[in-house]
Formats: sequence, C-alpha cells, structure tokens
Amino acid sequence: MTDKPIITLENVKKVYDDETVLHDINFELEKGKFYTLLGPSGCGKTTILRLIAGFADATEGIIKINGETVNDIPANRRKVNTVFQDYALFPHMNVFDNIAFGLTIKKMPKDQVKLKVEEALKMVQLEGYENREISEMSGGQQQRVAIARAIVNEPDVLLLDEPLSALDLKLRTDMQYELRELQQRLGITFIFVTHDQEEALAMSDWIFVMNKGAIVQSGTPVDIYDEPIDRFVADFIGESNIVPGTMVEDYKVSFVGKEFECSDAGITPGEKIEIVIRPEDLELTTVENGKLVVNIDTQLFRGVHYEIIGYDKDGNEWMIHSTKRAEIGKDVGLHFGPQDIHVMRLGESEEEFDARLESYEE
Ligand SMILES: Nc1ncnc2c1ncn2[C@@H]1O[C@H](COP(=O)(O)OP(=O)(O)OP(=O)(O)O)[C@@H](O)[C@H]1O
Repeated sequence: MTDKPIITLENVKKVYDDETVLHDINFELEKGKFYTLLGPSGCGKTTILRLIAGFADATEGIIKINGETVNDIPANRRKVNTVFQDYALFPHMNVFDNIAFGLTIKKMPKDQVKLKVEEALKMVQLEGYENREISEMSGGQQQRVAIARAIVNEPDVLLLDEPLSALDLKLRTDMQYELRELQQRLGITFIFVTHDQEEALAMSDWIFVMNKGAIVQSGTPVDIYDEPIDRFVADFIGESNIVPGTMVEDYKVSFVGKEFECSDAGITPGEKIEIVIRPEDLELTTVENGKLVVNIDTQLFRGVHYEIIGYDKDGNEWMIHSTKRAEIGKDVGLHFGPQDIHVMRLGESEEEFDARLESYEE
C-alpha cells in the first residue's frame, strides 16, 4: 500500500455484557475502494461499523482513521458518515432540510448550504426534489436521500449498513449498480454491510467474510468465490458441491475412487482434503464421456437453467446447473476440467472453531 490506510483496526475486540461479539479484528483499508463485510445475522458486521463511526467503544484494540488513533474521538468529529438500514430520515422535514441538517448545525452560511445540497442531490439523481416531503418519496428515492445526506458532509469514508435490504429485488439490483457507480465517481471509501453474498460479489473490490465475530476469509470477490478457505465460506458464498478427497501429489487429487488432474499444489501427498466444484462448472455428458457418473434424482427449472441433483456411487450429492434437461432415474456422465476442481484443506469443525475463538479469551 503506497498511501496511508484510510481505516486501520488493530486487535479490536468488543464485549457486550459477558458476550464477546468481536474477536481480534485486524485490517487495513485503502482509500477509494469498495469494501464489504459479509456474514450471517449476528456475526458482528454492524458492530464493526459502529466502532468505526464512534457509536460504540472498542473493549480492546486500536482504531485509526487516516493514520490517527480515534478511540477517544467522538463520533461527530470523525470524518465518516453512516447510511442506516432504515435510512433514519426525519419524516417531518422535506428533502432539502434532511440533507442540509448536518451542515446547518455546523452553522454553514445558507447560500453555501444550498449549493452543497444541490450538488448532493445531483450526485444521487434527485435534482428538483428539494421540497418533497419524505413520505411522498418511494423506498428507492428515500434511500438516495439518505445517501445524499451522508455525502453532503464530504466524509472520507461512507459506512453503509444493509442499505438495500428494504427494497424489492428489481430496485435493489438497480441500486447496486448506482451505488457502485457513485462510489467510483466520488472516489471515497465505502464499507458496506450485507448478508447477501450475490450483492457482495457484485459490488465489492474486497470482501471480508465473517462468522461468529471473526473474519474467516478476505479477498477479491473472484478469490473468495473460486478459492473458499473452508466449508463455511464455500457454503455461504454460493451453491457448492463438496466431497471428501485425498491429495495424491501436486496437481493431482482423488475422490469418488478416481484420480483427477487439478490446479492445486503445495499440499502434502496423502493429506485428506475436501473438493469443491461449483454447479455451473459441471457439464452433462454421456456415461462413457463422463469423468464421474451420477444417477439423476431431481430436476427443477430455474428460468436460466435447470437445477439438477444426482448421486454418485459413493452416495455424494451433486448439484448441476445446466441449460440441458436430464432424465430422472437415469445415469449421466459429468464433465469438468482441472481448473474447476478447488481443493479445500480440511477446515476446522464447528467445535474446533468455537474452541479457537475461546482461546482468544485466555
Ligand atoms: N448494544 C448491544 N448490547 C448487547 N449486545 C449487542 C449489542 N449490539 C449488538 N449486540 C450483539 O452482538 C452480536 C453482533 O451483532 P451485530 O449487530 O454486529 O451483528 P450483524 O452481523 O450486524 O447482524 P445483522 O445482520 O443481524 O444486523 C449479536 O449477538 C448481538 O446480539
């Protein structure tokens, strides 16, 4: 990283009552990137945002904004702004007053406030909506007002806590494009919280996958999708086929009683591993041409593809996404290439994971 990180968390821990909700969080964020915290409900995503914003204090550890330790700096003096899930707009004020609120309390001269609000409205494509009441705006428009209210303060960092979760699917997808585009246009750092993996993959430069108060993997969307570090990430980030296997040697694995070429190396020969193959990487073919043979059990039409489930001779379940139909009860061959096989080191069991988290307490 050439520039100073815009946000740094060092050994950050948060305890509420007796419960540790964040364990030893460490990261450095670069300026101008779109970061996402992704994980199931209750894993601590919002708590990280609250610590950065200054709405809660870290129990241990250091939080820096632009290289400066901010643990003792109040929320209103940090150059970050938050867009909340429910937007937190003032329902009795019109659009202009909602956006101008922060500037007015800072006692900015009126003509300057007007200019800034107009500029912010233009950014979110709501020019001319100054006098509308909040109750007269659609969900998507309220969302944009909330963003305008945050960016009018020219923050270095914008924190977004599930800002799209109240929108219907179509609008949500539109807003994903808009937010991504806005982030690139403004060039400020976004930290976006979601439990929706597709949203995270579509929007982010970099994703932190969280589970039970810890970051379990971080990387680009492609890295995380293609090389999930363990079963939790593989399951959480998309549909996967996961079957037990063994590393034979570099670039060779065995599973379902056969050896296959793969693209992984550096794992001890003989090590037990798990094999991940995405449903869209499996191709239906004839039994003779198949690298594996499965018996087709169910088939659902999903619009763009059929979702087909079959079982191999060892009883492993295989999900296949295919534009071709299969015939229930029949054997078919599956084709896949070496690059479609992803090798996962045997992850910790749930119990081992919990024990490791507890060891942080000692
Ligand atoms: N003020 C609080 N007092 C006590 N416990 C809290 C408080 N805020 C959060 N928690 C607990 O901390 C844990 C993490 O909560 P957090 O809101 O950060 O999760 P999240 O990943 O954002 O979840 P969601 O997606 O459901 O919002 C949860 O177990 C929650 O109950």
